[in-house]
Formats: sequence, C-alpha cells, structure tokens
Amino acid sequence: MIVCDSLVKIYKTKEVEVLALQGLDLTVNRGELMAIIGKSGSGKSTLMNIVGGLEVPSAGRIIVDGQNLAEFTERQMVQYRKKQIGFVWQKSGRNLFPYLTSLENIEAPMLAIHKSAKKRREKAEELLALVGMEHKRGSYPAQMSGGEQQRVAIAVALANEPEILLADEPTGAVDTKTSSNIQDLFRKLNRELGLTIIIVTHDMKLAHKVDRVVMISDGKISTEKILKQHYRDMLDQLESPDMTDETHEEYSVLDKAHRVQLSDDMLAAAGIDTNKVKVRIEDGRVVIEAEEKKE
Ligand SMILES: Nc1ncnc2c1ncn2[C@@H]1O[C@H](COP(=O)(O)OP(=O)(O)OP(=O)(O)O)[C@@H](O)[C@H]1O
Repeated sequence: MIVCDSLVKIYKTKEVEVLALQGLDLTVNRGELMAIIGKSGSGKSTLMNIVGGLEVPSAGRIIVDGQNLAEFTERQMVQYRKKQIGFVWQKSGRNLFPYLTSLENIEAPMLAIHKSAKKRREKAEELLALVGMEHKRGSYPAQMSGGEQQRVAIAVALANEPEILLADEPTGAVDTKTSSNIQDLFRKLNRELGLTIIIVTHDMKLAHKVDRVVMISDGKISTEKILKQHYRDMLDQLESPDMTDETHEEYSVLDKAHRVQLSDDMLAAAGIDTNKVKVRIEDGRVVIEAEEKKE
C-alpha cells in the first residue's frame, strides 16, 4: 500500500518558487490499477517522482508498505528504486539503451541485482514473451515502432520483479490502436502478476480502462472516478470492449479539513456564481445551493 500524507513539493529556482504539490493525500492499495489525470503543470510527474524515490517531498510523508521513505538510508533508497519500483517513461530514449537489443535491454537492470548470466537470459526471454515481443529479441530500439519499444520498455521495468509499476505518459507518443494494445497489456500485468500500476495520462481512452482515475488539480486530488461494475465485467471478459464516456462514477474528495472541491461545471449547473453558498442537511444529504439574491 502507498500512502501519500499531506505531500508538499516546492521547487525553488533563482527567481521563483513553484508549489507543485499542495498537501496531497492519496492512498493506493496493493494490486490497484489506476490512472492520474490533470492539466499540464498540476503536479502529476512530481507525485510519480516522489513515489518512485527520485525526488524528496518538501513536507508531508510518503509511506510504502509501511516504510517511511524519509527514513531510508541512501543504500535502502537505491535498493527501493532498483527492486520495488519499475518505471516506464513516455520517451523511449529514457527507457531503452539504443545500442542494446531488446533482450540485452531487459537483462541490463538485472546486472544491478547480480543475477547469473543464465538466469538473466531466462528471465529476459520470459518477460519478452509476457509482453508479446519474442520475435524482436535481437532488434535494436531504432529497428522497432514506438509501440514495440514501449512493450520492451515495460519488460525492462519488470526485470527486477517490482511490486509497483509507474508509467508517465506511456502512450503519449503512439497511435490510438497501439495505445489500446498497451492499455490491454497493463491490465493483463495487473491481473496476472497482481502488480500495482499507476499511470499518468492525458489519454482518456486509457483512463476508461483502469479501475480508478484520480484527478489532480493545483497539486491536490480534486475528484476520483471509480470504474462501474458493469464495465469492470466487460473488461475482464471481452478482448477489446467498446467503452463509452460513462465508464466511471465520479466522487469528490474531502481533504483532512473536510473541504470539498466543486468543479466549474457543477457550479454552473447549480447557478452558483459567487463565493458564498448555503449548506444544509436535508434527509441525510448535504445540499449546497446558491445564496438567495437580494432584489
Ligand atoms: N525541477 C523543477 N524545477 C522547477 N519547477 C519544476 C520542476 N519540476 C516541475 N516543476 C514545476 O512544478 C509544477 C508541476 O510540474 P509537474 O511536471 O509535476 O506537472 P505535470 O502535471 O506532470 O505536467 P505535464 O502534464 O505538463 O507533464 C509545474 O509548474 C512545473 O513547472
């Protein structure tokens, strides 16, 4: 389980300070398949880098399987990044060495955990088969399409059998059909290996196929969408089900001070155009409505 507790991240440059995360709270259960969406600059990559141990929060805590990352020694942090986390980035150049074949790329991370040459080869072959790329074992990245490179990149990320796979815009640079195949691969890995997978995406088609979609706005979680059971069943039973816009049920998220964020659409629909609202309880429901306008 991953627990982000009031995470704050401030980037300081010479001229300005940027508040990338502003007290973000998020719990990700073991074996979850989830997506993070949000506008550019909302803090998605910052969150992924903190979960992956690549960056340190300015305040707040990140706890993974009961371990507070802030208490790790440097050595423990290196082990965490090598063994517990797998990364897939949008740019294949960040995932793959251009001068190594697919098989050699997958073997490379295993050197760091001192597996024998024979074991490395066996594992790499197994992973290539898992991502459906056996036929490209001897190909270099430049000899493969963007989608094929991403499949190999996923195998590389899985080389040291991580528990958590972090993917930052993994389908950002591929066409729609390839993106759909990669989405199905994430789902398969989640179901078959029990991997916890967090995907940052702008690709709404991908977001339709995950169990939970978390929306970040201004460095905080604003809403969460949970996959409806009907669609969950469809995804589990059909190869490429036709998913519509209403795959998920949307929830607003209460922060620790019990504040809730309302979207612009909701406010507009309720005719709320001031910063003051009436809140009351009616039949066990909380009703928020526009203040009465004085004549
Ligand atoms: N190393 C850095 N130094 C200074 N500012 C940074 C740094 N990294 C990120 N930021 C700033 O922090 C904010 C959040 O950035 P982040 O990359 O997490 O957003 P994002 O939601 O992933 O955006 P995108 O969808 O465009 O990738 C932005 O305002 C960004 O400019």
